[in-house]
Amino acid sequence: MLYLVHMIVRIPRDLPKEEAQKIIAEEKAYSQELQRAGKWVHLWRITGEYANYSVFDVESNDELHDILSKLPLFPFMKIKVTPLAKHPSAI
Ligand SMILES: O=C(O)C[C@H]1C=CC(=O)O1
Repeated sequence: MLYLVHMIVRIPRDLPKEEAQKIIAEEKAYSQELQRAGKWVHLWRITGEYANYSVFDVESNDELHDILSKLPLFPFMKIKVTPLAKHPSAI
């Protein structure tokens, strides 16, 4: 099942720089593990924003929720999930 996910990152200014850098590195590693597993199939930066559009290919809403809630940056992100369905004109 495919999902379009919009992530807006909002790291608090008062979070110590070293801690923020550690979380960002953990997030990168986790995201690349999911990309290699074929679950995080698109990851694009939104130009001019600390945000992304992603596409996930997973088995269920529950699996996606589990993946997203385990993101190290999850506490510092605003996330919107849009389920995707086949378009009748798609070739
Ligand atoms: O930078 C972001 O868009 C947030 C998050 C998504 C992947 C990653 O490495 O960080």
